[in-house]
Amino acid sequence: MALHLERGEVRIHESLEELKTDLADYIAEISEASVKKRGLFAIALSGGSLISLISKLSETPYSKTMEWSKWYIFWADDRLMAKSHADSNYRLAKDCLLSKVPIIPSHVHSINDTVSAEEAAGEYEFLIRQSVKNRIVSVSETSDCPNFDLILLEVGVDGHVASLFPNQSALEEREEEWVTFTTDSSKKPSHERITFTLPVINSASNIAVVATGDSKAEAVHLAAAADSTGPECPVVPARMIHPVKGKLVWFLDKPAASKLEASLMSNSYKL
Ligand SMILES: O=C(O)[C@H](O)[C@@H](O)[C@H](O)[C@H](O)COP(=O)(O)O
Repeated sequence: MALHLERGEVRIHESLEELKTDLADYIAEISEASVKKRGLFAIALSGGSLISLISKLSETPYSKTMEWSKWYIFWADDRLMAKSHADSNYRLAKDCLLSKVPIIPSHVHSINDTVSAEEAAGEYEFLIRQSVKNRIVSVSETSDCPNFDLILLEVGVDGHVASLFPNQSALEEREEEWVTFTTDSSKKPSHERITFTLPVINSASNIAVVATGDSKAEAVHLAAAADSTGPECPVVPARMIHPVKGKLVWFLDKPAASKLEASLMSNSYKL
């Protein structure tokens, strides 16, 4: 089921398998359109179960039809840990996708995990600035922010996206700050992390926000319910995803959408 709402589109899937296929088709479409428009495709990944949800891309038909040599990979967030560590978002993406398709190694832009979180964020921001200069990443039409072709996010149980956690100062970064860091993430195991800021995420041409499983139902509800604002309500970073000019699509399975579905019909949600 797909619903077109004020802030984007919500796709509710009957099964994980259906969601995975729809997500892979969506990524393939955006990749094709970006390559057609500007000769390449700049995508930012994040971590968690999102990566297993996009692993279909390493299977046929996608593995054969995608223009992998035109892909440039970035991370919307990563944990400051060795790339060989099982909890590294880079490692996860490498194992599930990047090592299985013919992506050009020099197109894979991971973070420096050998310095402090603050330094890693500064270096990654510099790398993104260079990529904008070299036109690997476009520039937003409305600000100086990078305009990624696609940013993939998954909602955490507390409503975080990328490594933007509730009640952290990283949520307040303005347009001139592109990459920031946290040394106190509320997701366990707690790791130092670097993350794109909201202005960068919201400047993307396309943003996909994924949530699966009933543990995410409350976060999805808080991100979307029209009445979940005001001093009593928890601040949910996922609610702050508002593309300036781009398109937002939510990919949910039925359990994640369980608190949403009935009310969406009655227009009491504004995504
Ligand atoms: O590094 C990370 O942890 C992620 O980038 C993070 O934003 C993740 O995508 C969500 O927390 C959902 O992850 P789960 O699927 O593990 O809940």
